[in-house]
Amino acid sequence: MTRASLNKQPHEVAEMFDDVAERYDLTNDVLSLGQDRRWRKEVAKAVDARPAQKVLDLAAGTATSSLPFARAGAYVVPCDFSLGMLQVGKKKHPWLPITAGDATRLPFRDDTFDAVTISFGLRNVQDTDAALSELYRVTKPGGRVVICEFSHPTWAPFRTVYTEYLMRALPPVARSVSSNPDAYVYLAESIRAWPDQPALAEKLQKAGWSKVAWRNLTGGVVALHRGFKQL
Ligand SMILES: C[S@@+](CC[C@H](N)C(=O)[O-])C[C@H]1O[C@@H](n2cnc3c(N)ncnc32)[C@H](O)[C@@H]1O
Repeated sequence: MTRASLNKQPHEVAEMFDDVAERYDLTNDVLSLGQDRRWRKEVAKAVDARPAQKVLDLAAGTATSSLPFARAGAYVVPCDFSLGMLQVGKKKHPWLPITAGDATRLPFRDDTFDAVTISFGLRNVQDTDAALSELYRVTKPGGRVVICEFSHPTWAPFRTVYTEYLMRALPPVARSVSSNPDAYVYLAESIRAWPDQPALAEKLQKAGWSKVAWRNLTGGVVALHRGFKQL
């Protein structure tokens, strides 16, 4: 069983997701205590996909994160580099144009999408800045980005309880539901090491995004960052 380390070697990350693919959606529901469904609704609202708009859902995994955009009538392209995750996605949602691709070298032309989004994916990409620049490149002028990622709770007492949950409670729970429990040790470690809300906003600005802002969900367990590509 593969477990990525914090240097996020792409082949290790892809293999780790291949290993968890079959039970990925179930494990998510259990470990997030059902919160993931609420977070996805908030992402859908933030992206605000309209009929016939082109939306890129990067690091889409099993394409669960792509469904709200398809339901809104948009043409959504789920893209990921774990073939295991994509195969599960294709079995579940055969009508979606599931695409293999690496976030740091996207297989799309410049200025293609009205909106680009990535849920719980950016933290796993080895070169965050390259992924943010690629997302920018493939977005149409005037288009938008929404990033949904684990972040850092803002209220110190809650942050302490949450960190305890991540480091102590989550791995044993993962052992009972996941096909690769070690992957969830990586999950906890990578969340702890991830930039906080202002630091990620700064990265977005450096990649060219304007009007960057964020909103915390569940007290900052998750943050939604958004930005625009200037006309
Ligand atoms: C936690 S899953 C998120 C899946 C989905 N977006 C969701 O919300 O359920 C993270 C995904 O990021 C993908 N990923 C990580 N690094 C990537 C990269 N460089 N290029 C494309 N996908 C990547 C993994 O393969 C994995 O499927």
